[in-house]
Amino acid sequence: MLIVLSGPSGVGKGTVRQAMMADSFKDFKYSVSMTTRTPRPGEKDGVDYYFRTKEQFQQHIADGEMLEWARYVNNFYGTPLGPVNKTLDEGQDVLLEIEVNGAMQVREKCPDGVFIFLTPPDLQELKQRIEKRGTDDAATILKRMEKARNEIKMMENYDYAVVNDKVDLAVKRIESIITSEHNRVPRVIDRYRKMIGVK
Ligand SMILES: Nc1ncnc2c1ncn2[C@@H]1O[C@H](COP(=O)(O)OP(=O)(O)OP(=O)(O)O)[C@@H](O)[C@H]1O
Ligand SMILES: Nc1nc2c(ncn2[C@@H]2O[C@H](COP(=O)(O)O)[C@@H](O)[C@H]2O)c(=O)[nH]1
Repeated sequence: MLIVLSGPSGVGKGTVRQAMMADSFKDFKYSVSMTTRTPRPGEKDGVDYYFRTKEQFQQHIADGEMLEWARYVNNFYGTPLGPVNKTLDEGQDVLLEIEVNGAMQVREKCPDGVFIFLTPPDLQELKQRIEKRGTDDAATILKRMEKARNEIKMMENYDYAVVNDKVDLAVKRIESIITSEHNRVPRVIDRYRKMIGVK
């Protein structure tokens, strides 16, 4: 199953994803994105992102190697296609943590995906989270907040909205969505068709 987790910068997507993967959803494969932004202290190439130059990124687009890509606050971000296809072919769930324009490209290409929008309790809390993270200067924080307003408008294009008030509660909400999605009839019926010999 392809799961797309979006939501404004600083809402806590990475924090919630890491908590999910440390807990009951260990079998997820997290799709490592590619970006042209500068690594933050502690970020590692190939783990947090594939850090590439703008020229390299554009070459990957030209070579058809990206599932989706978008510009976000003066940088490019995108999902390499190969690892996503490989994980899905191996029958494993894959989780994409991406902004809304990229998510809408994935929706076009993979309508069977599960699209979850993580929301902040309110915009003031969102700003405080970005400030507290300490990774962005004042001008970038303003740009990210402006983006956040537009992103929240796009929530209606998602299947589920989950509030990240408390990390453990957000994790439980997402886990229950994923469990239900795994049990949707179109996802399980094939196994039974084979069992009873019906095509
Ligand atoms: N439920 C929460 N309550 C309080 N603080 C939180 C919560 N969830 C995350 N945070 C904090 O908010 C900050 C932003 O979280 P995080 O980096 O996970 O956001 P993000 O959505 O992945 O951001 P980006 O899209 O910019 O990468 C971090 O300092 C994190 O510790
Ligand atoms: N469309 C995509 N958006 C992505 C991808 N990877 C991350 N992101 C989003 O970009 C912003 C900024 O990220 P940051 O690490 O600089 O804070 C945030 O909303 C991320 O979710 C991607 O592959 N495609």
